[in-house]
Amino acid sequence: FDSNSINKYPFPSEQIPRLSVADPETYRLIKESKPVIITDTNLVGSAAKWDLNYLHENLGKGLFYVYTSNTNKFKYYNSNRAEQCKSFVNPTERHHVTFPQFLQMLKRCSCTDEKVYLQQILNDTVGTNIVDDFLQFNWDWVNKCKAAFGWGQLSSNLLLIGLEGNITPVHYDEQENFFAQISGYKRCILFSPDQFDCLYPHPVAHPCDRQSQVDLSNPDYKRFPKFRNVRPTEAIVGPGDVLYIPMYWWHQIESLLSRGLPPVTVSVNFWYKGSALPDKIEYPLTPQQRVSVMRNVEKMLAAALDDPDKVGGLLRSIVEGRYT
Ligand SMILES: CC[C@@H](CC(=O)C(=O)O)C(=O)O
Ligand SMILES: [Zn+2]
Repeated sequence: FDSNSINKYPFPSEQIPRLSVADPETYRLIKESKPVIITDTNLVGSAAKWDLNYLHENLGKGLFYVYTSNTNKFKYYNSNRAEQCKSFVNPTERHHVTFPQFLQMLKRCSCTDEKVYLQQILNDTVGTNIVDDFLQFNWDWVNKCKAAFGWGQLSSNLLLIGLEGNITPVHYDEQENFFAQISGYKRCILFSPDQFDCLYPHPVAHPCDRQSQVDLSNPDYKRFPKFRNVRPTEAIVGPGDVLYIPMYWWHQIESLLSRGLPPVTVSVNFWYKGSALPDKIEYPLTPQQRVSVMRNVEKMLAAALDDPDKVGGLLRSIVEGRYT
């Protein structure tokens, strides 16, 4: 990848450890819900051949969700909520197209400023060769991890094919994630769940729930003063690397320029439901549990007031002059 293309941000960062699948330290970190890049897993080795030609030949006739953006940012939003929220402006457009249509959209990017990002859950519409490749993922290893860490079921594998330069802005997910890089390079900037106060997520009822309001490339320090205190940890993942993104950990993913032809990156993630709540809650709560409590309070108040816009006012009445 072209190291000159790496965006400069106003904060220092640590490096995410890069350890072998054979190193016991790898599993100590996962057990502690800490990010780690795991090498030599061969988790998606059978997908190393997933270039655009092979995918065109074998992905089948199904439809794929492809997002287009006038910038290089692809901020996720819940499309159902977006429809109900009149004031909300979609940051990207979602299209449901065949793979050949996606390839056409990709070609058009070279002569427009538009960027595209295919983000599709692998499903049973794919061709038999893709099914074979999928079955040859290293399920033995990943299932052993699932069992060892008490994770819930695999909820989905998201296929990601994006243009070099695309950015998925900082957000968190409520699932454990083994993020497998197939081709191209991605810079992954992670922030621990205890940095919630620095990252100012949208309200839970907002279409961009779980997404930070802070634009890393242009932070508004007046609205988000605590952003100055962020302390990310980051790494660049390349073909064959697997990054463990623990549940509730914030992450921004940037596809780096590597002058690949065509200039795309390919990844597949493995989203797992989190482990069951412990029988006995230990105190103090973990940062993840604190985020979960805050989410539940926002949801409960939005329902109790029958209007998400009234939640802030009620919380201020509770806190101001009393819990300060
Ligand atoms: C969803 C897109 C993102 C990955 C990610 O956020 C995740 O796997 O949770 C990326 O690779 O651009
Ligand atoms: Zn994510």
